[in-house]
Order: sequence, then structure tokens, then C-alpha cells
Amino acid sequence: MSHVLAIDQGTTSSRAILFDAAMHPVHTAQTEFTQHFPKAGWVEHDPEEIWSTTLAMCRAALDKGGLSASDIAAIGITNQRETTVIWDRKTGKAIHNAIVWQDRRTADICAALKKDGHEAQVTALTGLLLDPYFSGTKVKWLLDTVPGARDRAKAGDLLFGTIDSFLIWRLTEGRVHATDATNAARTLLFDIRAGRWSEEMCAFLGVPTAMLPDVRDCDAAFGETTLLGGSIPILGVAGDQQAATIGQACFQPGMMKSTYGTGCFALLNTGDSPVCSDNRMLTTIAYQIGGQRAYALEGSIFIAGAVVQWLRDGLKIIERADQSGALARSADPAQDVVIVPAFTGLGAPYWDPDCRGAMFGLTRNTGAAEIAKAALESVAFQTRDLVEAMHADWAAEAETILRVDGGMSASDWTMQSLSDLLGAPVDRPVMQETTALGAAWLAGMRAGVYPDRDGFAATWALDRRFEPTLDAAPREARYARWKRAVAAAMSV
Ligand SMILES: Nc1ncnc2c1ncn2[C@@H]1O[C@H](COP(=O)(O)OP(=O)(O)O)[C@@H](O)[C@H]1O
Ligand SMILES: O=P(O)(O)OC[C@H](O)CO
Repeated sequence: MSHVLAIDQGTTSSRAILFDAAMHPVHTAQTEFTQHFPKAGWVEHDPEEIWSTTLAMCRAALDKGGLSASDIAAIGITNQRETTVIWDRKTGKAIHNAIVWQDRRTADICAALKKDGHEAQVTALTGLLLDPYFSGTKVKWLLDTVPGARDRAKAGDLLFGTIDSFLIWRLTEGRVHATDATNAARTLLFDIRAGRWSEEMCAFLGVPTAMLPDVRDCDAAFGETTLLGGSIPILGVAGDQQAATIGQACFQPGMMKSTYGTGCFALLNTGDSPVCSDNRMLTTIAYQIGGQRAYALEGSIFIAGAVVQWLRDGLKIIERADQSGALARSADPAQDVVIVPAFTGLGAPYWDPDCRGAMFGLTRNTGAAEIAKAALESVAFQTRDLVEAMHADWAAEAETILRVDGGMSASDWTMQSLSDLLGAPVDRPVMQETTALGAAWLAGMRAGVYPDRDGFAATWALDRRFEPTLDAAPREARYARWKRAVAAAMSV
């Protein structure tokens, strides 16, 4: 019983990571799976492939470590959030492909509800916006589109879940239909203050309550699986961005983490009462542990590391992502190129799905280095937008120190520019597997093999602190220029 198995079911890959008794990741198995794009703006996953890759990775991680079920104290699950599955209670088969969080097919439903003036009420209940990003309108679309689905759902024959619920159902072979509070908080169906499903939102979107999972704490018991060669309890569940918040030990109000993967998701812990945003941030549940709920303000940026992929695969000015920093460093400091990377619209705080990317400040001397610099800086400017909005919403007494993680946080150049443009320190931990660690800690703590919250927080270790090196005047001038560039891109 020396290890904990974390399942990290993400947007592009399924991973299983084994953590040892000292909470170190010791064996990892990972595989990508198929992305389906049936129409422009639609993104689907095959639930059977999500399940088969997840189970295969769990078995592969155990094999790599030469471990068996009896060595595993508990399983923790973390997952891509909002992605929606509806399945048949008897057969366990999904009635349609999963509709992924990136999918825009319900934009018209959202626009119509917004036009009718419903958004303020929806935000007050759920902390979210009327945007296709969230699960609620995806469930409505499925129930409206798949023949007979709504009647079957009303009769209790169909079940809804985000990916965590679907995996729990499969792992427990149909014995447990449950989710955790962080995943529930992303559905548009959950009353984040009362901590239960909102009958009002369910009625509003025509979602029968009979199909909803039981909502539990992140460190609750979610049943047991016997599919890995013996019985293992599932004792931890959190959406991936919340799991990273936990993994970064952001347990005090005012602590903030930002994860730089394909996109970027920043969460600011606001303590035990929800903060309503006047600046188009989301209000969400950061975690619910031992019956205690903490809330967060969240800002979601759609393009972060993806801008580096564009430098590599689109412009072909680098061969590998880790070359982007050196190229940016070689840029002519006299040129001030700005890139607004709105390749798929803009997320927080602008929420403009129709905006497209733009580049400003080009001269005859502009080359690959200046473009790489502007691309990396766009991530810093977008983070500054989120930090500004969060501070306007919630006047923290203490200075906010940002804890960073995700693939792009490996770039020293980007993290330094982030600190410079924020005018604040940026802390990068030694442990980069923060998302999986968050899920593993929840499960291991509940199983009694990992320390309590304070003990866990004490294990957080700094790899490097980036301190601002830019004076306030040039910093503010550059940020003002970014704001003008965004306004111009949105006006075209
Ligand atoms: N050294 C680096 N410099 C800049 N960007 C990087 C670097 N290493 C990885 N990235 C970017 O980070 C992203 C991958 O991060 P990851 O956390 O694995 O993302 P995801 O979980 O969304 O797949 C890619 O978009 C890649 O371009
Ligand atoms: O799977 P990721 O890392 O792309 O994260 C997706 C987010 O949970 C979407 O809200």
C-alpha cells in the first residue's frame, strides 16, 4: 500500500502517474487519443477511447513499476473539465460522442438566452457565463438532438457526467454515479453557494435532475475498482485546474496559480465566500475538502503554449518549443512588436469568440526573433489582463505571488517576461506534475498515507523565483500598448 495512482484524463491525452510514499511521481504512462472535428467549431471525443486509453495507461503504469493492486492505497482522478457525456444506465454505452469543452456548437443557444436577459441570473447562481464552454448547454443540445433522449433521461434511464463521473462509473462497473464539487461547478447546473444542483438551472435548460450524479467532496469515497487486479478505492477527484491549485498548495486566500499548457488557466483562492466578478472572471469552487468549501476567481485564456506551436508548426521559425526563448532573447530591443493571439477568439476577460489574431508594429527589420518575442510576451500580457481583473474584483491585502506550472513554465525567458510585465514575483516549483499531484494527494491523504493539508503545503518547494527587472514606466507603457492592440483586433 505504498503508492497512489493518479489518473489525469486531459484534452489531448490520458495519463496515469504512480506516486510513491514520499509523493514523488515514479512511473508514468501516457497516450494521445483521437480528436474528432465533425464540423467547424465542433470538437468531440469518443468516450470508449477515453475509457480504453485510461484503463490501458493505469495498467501500463503498474507494469512499469512492477506493482500490483495491493501496492496501491488509493486512486485519485483529475480530468479535463466541462466535457459532457450522457450514457445508458443499463449498458454503460454513451448515446453520443462526448462534447468537448472547446466545442462551440451551442453558441446560438447561449446567444438567444443572453439576448433574453438571463445571463445575470445564471451568473448569480452558477458563477459562470452563458458561454458554450460549460456543460449545461451541451447537455441541452444532446437531449434536444438525440431521438428519445429527454424522455429516457426523465425516466432515469440515461445518466449525465463530466469525464470524472464517466470514469468513476466505468471503474466501479456501474455501481457509483458521482462527481466532485469542482467538476459540478463547471456544468452551469450547480448552485455554487448552496453546494447542490440548482433546480432552477435544470428547469431553465430542460435537464432532468434524475440524470445528475451525486456531488461529493474532493476527498470523498467514490467507490472501488477491481479492474486492476484487486480492489482499490477511489478517494480523490478534482477538475484539472482545481487539482493544479491543490497541487500548488494554494490553500490561503490570495494565493494564485497559473497553468501554462496549450491554454492558460489562472485561479485565485478567495477563501470561504464566493466573489462575484465585475470584470468577466468566473467564480468557481477551488476545492471542497473535509466538508469545507473554498472558492476561486478563474481566468481562462485559450492560447498560451499554442502560440509556441504556431511558431513551430505554422511559421516554422523554430523546430522545438524550447528554442523559442533563445530566439526571443536575440530580438532587437528597439522594436516593439505586439501579437494578439486570438486564433480561436479571446477568452477572459474579453470573451469575444469572433475576434481573430493580429500583429502590430512591424518594420522592414522585423524578423523571426521579434515575432517569437512578441508571441511569448502575449502570454504575459494576457496573464496581466487576468491579474488586473482579479485585483479589481477582489482587493487582496497581500501582494499576489503567482505560482506557475505547465509545459510553458519551463521557459525561463517567458517566466521572466511574465514577472516583468506583471511587476510581481513569479514562483516556479520544483514539482512540475502539479495537476496529478493534487489528485494523488487528495486520495493519499484520505487513505491516510499522505500528510494533512498543512503537512502537504510544507512540501511545496521552489525551483526558481523570477523577480521583475523592468521599471514601472516602461512596464505600464507596454501594457497600455497591449490594451490598444487588443481593442484594435476586436474592432476589425
Ligand atoms: N521550453 C518551452 N518554451 C515555450 N513553450 C513550451 C516549452 N515547452 C513546452 N512548451 C509549450 O507548452 C505546451 C505543452 O504544455 P503541457 O502542459 O504539456 O500542455 P497540455 O497539457 O495542454 O497538452 C505546448 O503548447 C508547448 O508549445
Ligand atoms: O485538459 P487541459 O489541460 O487542456 O485542461 C482543460 C480545462 O480543464 C478546460 O476547462
